[in-house]
Amino acid sequence: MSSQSQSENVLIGVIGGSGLYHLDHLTVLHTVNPLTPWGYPSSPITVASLPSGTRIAFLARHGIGHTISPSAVPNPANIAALKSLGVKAIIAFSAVGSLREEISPGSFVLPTQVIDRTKGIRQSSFFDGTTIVAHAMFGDPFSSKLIEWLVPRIEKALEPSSPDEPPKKLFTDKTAVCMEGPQFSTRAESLLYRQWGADIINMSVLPESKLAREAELSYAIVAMATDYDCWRPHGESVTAHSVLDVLHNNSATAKNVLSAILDDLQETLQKEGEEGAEAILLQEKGGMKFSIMPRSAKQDPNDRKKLAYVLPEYFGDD
Ligand SMILES: CSC[C@H]1O[C@H](OP(=O)(O)O)[C@H](O)[C@@H]1O
Ligand SMILES: Nc1ncnc2[nH]cnc12
Repeated sequence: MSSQSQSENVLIGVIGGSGLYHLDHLTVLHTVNPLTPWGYPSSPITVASLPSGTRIAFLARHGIGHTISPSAVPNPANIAALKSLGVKAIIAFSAVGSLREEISPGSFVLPTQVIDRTKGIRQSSFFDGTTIVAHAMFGDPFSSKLIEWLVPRIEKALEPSSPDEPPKKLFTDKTAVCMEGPQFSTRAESLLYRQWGADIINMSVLPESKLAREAELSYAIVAMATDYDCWRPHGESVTAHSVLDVLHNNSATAKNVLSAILDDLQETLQKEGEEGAEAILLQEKGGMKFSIMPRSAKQDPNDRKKLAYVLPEYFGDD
């Protein structure tokens, strides 16, 4: 089975997390719902456009009515579907708990590291259940060049538009913990994660970023701190409603951030996609070449066909 919708040729994918189910400031062109070898994505994908003509593919991670819990998100289908539209880079939004006093609710974070506390029940590789083995590099779980590129642009987008508006902070070089959920952490766990050096916590970034890496897509997560989890001695424990309250106030900021970067990102990705251009933001491209175990007669041809959907570069010529 090969990728079906490359003709969409949308370079930028945006994954919206809790509280971000639509991008209502863009013009919706149409929706697509690709059936991938890993099933359908969480929701139909909206192809939307800026006034400049820059197009993006938007996917609501938990479904448009937030009906899918983090453990049940069809991550392989989500990433495969975005790639099938031609997407090269993904900006993923996520609501996170803060494990640090200075990362106050309302702050933005671009993490560079992650600690995996999911429980092995999520499909974390496109190669799972196939006769083909691959070990993707994951020392830097998010695309470092994309993050470097995003930092000054997001900082600018967060500048207050009037003197009475409180400044919004952006934190970089932080470590996320991805837990299984759906229940929030215990106080003991929250304190332990702080001792491990973690700064923020969510339930969604893995295996999403692992699958983006296997699909050779650039991927960065824009985290929005919504609460202090439950590590503060006299603090309230987080609830889903308190998270959504903060997000309600912050989703306009997230949309402003997107509006501020999308045209520039499109132009940069377009240039890098040209023949012979240096890949900077597209640094993941070609990364699986040294990760997939050599072809053998024992590999099932059907597995190779299935993988061709997401990695036509390596499995498309059979
Ligand atoms: C609604 S509270 C917990 C929920 O929020 C985060 O979702 P997302 O990352 O998609 O914004 C977190 O990961 C949990 O899934
Ligand atoms: N405290 C928290 N723990 C896990 N996921 C979250 N998402 C938002 N806040 C969270």
